[in-house]
Amino acid sequence: MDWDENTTAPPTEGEERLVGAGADGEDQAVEAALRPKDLGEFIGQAKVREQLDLVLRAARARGSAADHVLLSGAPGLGKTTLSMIIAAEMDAPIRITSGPAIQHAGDLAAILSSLQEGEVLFLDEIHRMSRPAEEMLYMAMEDYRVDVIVGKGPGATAIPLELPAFTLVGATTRAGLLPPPLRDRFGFTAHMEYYEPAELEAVIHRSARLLDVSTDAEGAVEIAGRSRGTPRIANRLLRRVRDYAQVKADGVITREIASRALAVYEVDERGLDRLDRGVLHALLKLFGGGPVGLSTLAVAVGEERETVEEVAEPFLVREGLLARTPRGRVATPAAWAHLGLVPPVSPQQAGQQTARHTPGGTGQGPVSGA
Ligand SMILES: Nc1ncnc2c1ncn2[C@@H]1O[C@H](COP(=O)(O)OP(=O)(O)OP(=O)(O)O)[C@@H](O)[C@H]1O
Repeated sequence: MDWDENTTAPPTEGEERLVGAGADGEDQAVEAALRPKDLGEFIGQAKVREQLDLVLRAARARGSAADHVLLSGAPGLGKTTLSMIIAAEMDAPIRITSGPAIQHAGDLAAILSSLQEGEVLFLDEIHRMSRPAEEMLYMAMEDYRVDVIVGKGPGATAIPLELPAFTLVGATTRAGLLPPPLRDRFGFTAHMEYYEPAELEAVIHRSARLLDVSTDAEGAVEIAGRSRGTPRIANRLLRRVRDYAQVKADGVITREIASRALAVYEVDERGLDRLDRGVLHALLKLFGGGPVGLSTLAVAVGEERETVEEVAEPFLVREGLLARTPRGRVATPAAWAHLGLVPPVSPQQAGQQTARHTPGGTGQGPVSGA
């Protein structure tokens, strides 16, 4: 694809990224329509589906609320969707909140005490809940009971409050940050993996059907390959390619249309965007592939250190294009190949080559004139 690294500035920190895994405003509006409604419709994550199916069937057979479920994994992989499916499969209502919204134990007590019997409480970003709320949750999860503290100081009293049996579905992108006592109170823990290309193709075909968009098999392959293993990104790219197909072609998404559309949006064939490529380009062209310190790299790209570290690097590392080493950031051979550049010859390699090609040299290669 056409790409002018020298004239294209990487996006600024606050700019929305087409390949960002978090939900933007438009995503939130359409995601509800695209969410699978039951486990049968949920694509991929075969092990998680199989295990969850057993947990839910058993709970239904016992006529009790399902065990608490912890879902961990990167943004956009379907944690919210699964929590809604759990509620639907249990034929129970669902309440949705998030860790940052619960700053005081009282906030949590208010939510818990208003739950109905069997209700699913979805707590997104559970690792960001305040400590007092977290401690209240321990007893609520185990005994369906909380102690509400009334008053302050020596006169404070704990009033026990019985709760209805409920199912907590906690979601986190950072399972390692959860304190063990909280983690241990979940009866079922599932880690969501990035999706395989074939699974993303299935997501794209399903979403295309729901959005009434025509896409052929190759068109879906092309979008899936650029979706960074994430259904949310696949759905977003699909919508942008649909726009292009409607405006510039006959509305049908083919490989050619998808590839041209995503070139316009500067998402390359591996799913890298301008920011990712800006980082790689600086690392290769300015620092010979590294090692280079993060701060120096960030200055070269014209970005904040955090943007490079938290926004661009995780995907580059995952793709095997960049390595974090104690001496700094280093490009891998795949990075050179991806940008179509040739790695410089190291002094050591140069020495070996000279030795190989010098008459009488000690190298193993052919000696000229021999
Ligand atoms: N397995 C799947 N099959 C089909 N579509 C999916 C699947 N997983 C996710 N999606 C789609 O991707 C979108 C994002 O999913 P969801 O909101 O559940 O992700 P999430 O993991 O909760 O993200 P976040 O961590 O940002 O809250 C949804 O619109 C949903 O339609």
